[in-house]
Amino acid sequence: MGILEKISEIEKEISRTQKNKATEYHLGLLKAKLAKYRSQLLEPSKKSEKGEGFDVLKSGDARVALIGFPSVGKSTLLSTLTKTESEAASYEFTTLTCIPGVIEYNGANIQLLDLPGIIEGAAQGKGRGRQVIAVARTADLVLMMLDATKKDVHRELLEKELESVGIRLNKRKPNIYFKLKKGGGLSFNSTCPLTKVDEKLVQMILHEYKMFNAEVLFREDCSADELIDVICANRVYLPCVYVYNKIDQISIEEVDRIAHQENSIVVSCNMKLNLDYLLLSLWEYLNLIRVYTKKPGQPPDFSDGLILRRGVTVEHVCHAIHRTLAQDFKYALVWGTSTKYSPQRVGASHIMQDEDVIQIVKK
Ligand SMILES: Nc1nc2c(ncn2[C@@H]2O[C@H](COP(=O)(O)OP(=O)(O)OP(=O)(O)O)[C@@H](O)[C@H]2O)c(=O)[nH]1
Ligand SMILES: [K+]
Ligand SMILES: [Mg+2]
Repeated sequence: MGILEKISEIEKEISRTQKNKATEYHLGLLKAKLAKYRSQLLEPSKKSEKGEGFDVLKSGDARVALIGFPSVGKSTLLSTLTKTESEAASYEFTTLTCIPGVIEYNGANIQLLDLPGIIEGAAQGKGRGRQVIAVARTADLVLMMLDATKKDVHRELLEKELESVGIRLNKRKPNIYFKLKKGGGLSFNSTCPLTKVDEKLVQMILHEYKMFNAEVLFREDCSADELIDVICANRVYLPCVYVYNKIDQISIEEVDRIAHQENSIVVSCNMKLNLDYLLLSLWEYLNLIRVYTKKPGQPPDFSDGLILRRGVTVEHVCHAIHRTLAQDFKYALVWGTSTKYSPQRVGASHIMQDEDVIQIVKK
């Protein structure tokens, strides 16, 4: 039996099995098996499957992957937001490879990747699904493009495809400490009451992965699926923004309804509607900030900001300016929203915010 058949057998069995206390272990085991086979499916096998035209070099400050059904307007968006032209047409599968473009925004270079459309079954290798998904895994943000004139189920279908290959959208990693050991069996603990798993189930799942010696600590009430995510090291957790295109074709009431959904942005690429807001949102989803440097007695250099991630400290800024600056660091003066007054004298662990100005004082 091939892996695909094994997967579909297990999926059938899961859907046949009633969910109750008596079947809990059986289901947990099936899920572990399913996750295992799916991971195997993802491992690069034959050379031809790797796909020419998909290994685009990462460049710029961040990478955004365009994921969507065929003909939702992915290439139109790329051609509109970047200097790169990607062919757009009314027929499906116009785009067959990965086409990179660069969005210049707030002084940052954001790499936008146009990709072939994906369809249901992409994860199993339909169309160029597997190559597209492999590229999505390398992105900092998934831009899931949807056709506002089509049914809502499209979003769910795509989410399921990505979910089935270990991509977790807008979710954080389950708070489970997990470490493989050389011996000693399973040491299982939790810092809170657990309602979804017990030690026996955890042990069964680990055995399915041939893991017999491990330390497992649940720091929250996680499910069997979440445990499997933690032990399968190939999971990626990515932010995702849902962009509904072609709003020129639907009623204003419908536009309003979609725009109020979580993580959703409405646009029309053809009519260039709401694209400014889309850019602003990308910047925020990517957690990018600008920091301006200033030399003593001189005005800040607003022409050439440093592009960094939210949460960076003064120490990170030093590293971004020069390799050895952090060693010579004495203190910094910061002007902006991260300080109580401006300028404020701060240490290396101070956290920077967007549009802060910094002057570094050396020893
Ligand atoms: N009405 C309307 N049509 C649009 C809009 N954006 C794109 N289209 C049309 O949608 C069709 C498909 O556009 P593409 O950019 O080729 O779509 P794609 O998602 O790249 O398609 P594939 O590469 O085949 O997956 C074209 O005929 C576009 O002109 C829009 O905002 N409104
Ligand atoms: K198309
Ligand atoms: Mg296209």
